[in-house]
Amino acid sequence: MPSPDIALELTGLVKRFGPKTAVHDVTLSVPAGSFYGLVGPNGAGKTTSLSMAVGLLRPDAGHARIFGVDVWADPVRARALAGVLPDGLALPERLTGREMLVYLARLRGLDRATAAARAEELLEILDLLDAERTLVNDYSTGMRKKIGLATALLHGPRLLVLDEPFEAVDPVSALTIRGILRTFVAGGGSVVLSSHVMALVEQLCDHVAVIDTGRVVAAGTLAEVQDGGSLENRFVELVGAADTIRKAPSWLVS
Ligand SMILES: Nc1ncnc2c1ncn2[C@@H]1O[C@H](COP(=O)(O)OP(=O)(O)OP(=O)(O)O)[C@@H](O)[C@H]1O
Repeated sequence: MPSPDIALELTGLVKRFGPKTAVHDVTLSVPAGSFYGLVGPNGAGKTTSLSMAVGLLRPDAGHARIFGVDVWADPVRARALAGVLPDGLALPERLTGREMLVYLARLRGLDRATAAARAEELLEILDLLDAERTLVNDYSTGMRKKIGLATALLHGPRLLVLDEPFEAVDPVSALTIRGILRTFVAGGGSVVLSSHVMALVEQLCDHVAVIDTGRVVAAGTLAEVQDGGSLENRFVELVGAADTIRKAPSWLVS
């Protein structure tokens, strides 16, 4: 049943890779209109959870719903509601950025003129016009991230699910992307993003979930999760990592 209040609802998600359980039981509710940060140590299960959330990876158990639409029962309708920047995005490599955007926009049902106009606008905003003749195959890591974000925005989704959108992006482009995401949320959109940069999450997000070893160990408003401290300190406490912060090797210091 469509649910206007919850943009993304994950219930009891489980994913196993052979003998390893990467995601044990992820349950999360992202209110519509929120800017939701997902944080966790390397290998905690963020990418696996987000991939299941948007229909890129089939869960072994549990459900994912986007505005109440079951991602696995009704994938076409669910995907139309969401724009996704997955980790390690596979892109059509032999096209230029513009060709790729127009092609994907047409696949999503936009007419030729709208597809061309949106491609132009996104390339301009994300500072990719200089690379007009560059094939996506020859893009830098940061440029791939930006064109990936452009593909997520193209069809004007209600929810953006972004796996580390700021990774490898230069500072000016990062400011632009922050502006785009803030405007999107101010206009009623919802964002879920993963990041390792606590300061960025504190600056942008109004809700946070901390994932550790495939489980949600804290979730709520930013203030609730911070619990009077900084997100970084709470993170270290929550994932029990204080003892594992290492010193530099002695041979490095002469
Ligand atoms: N296709 C796969 N096959 C086997 N194991 C996998 C696969 N994908 C992920 N894993 C394992 O699942 C666990 C969770 O990985 P995941 O990529 O979801 O973590 P993450 O929280 O996104 O990490 P990071 O912050 O380093 O990107 C890890 O132990 C990883 O090795």
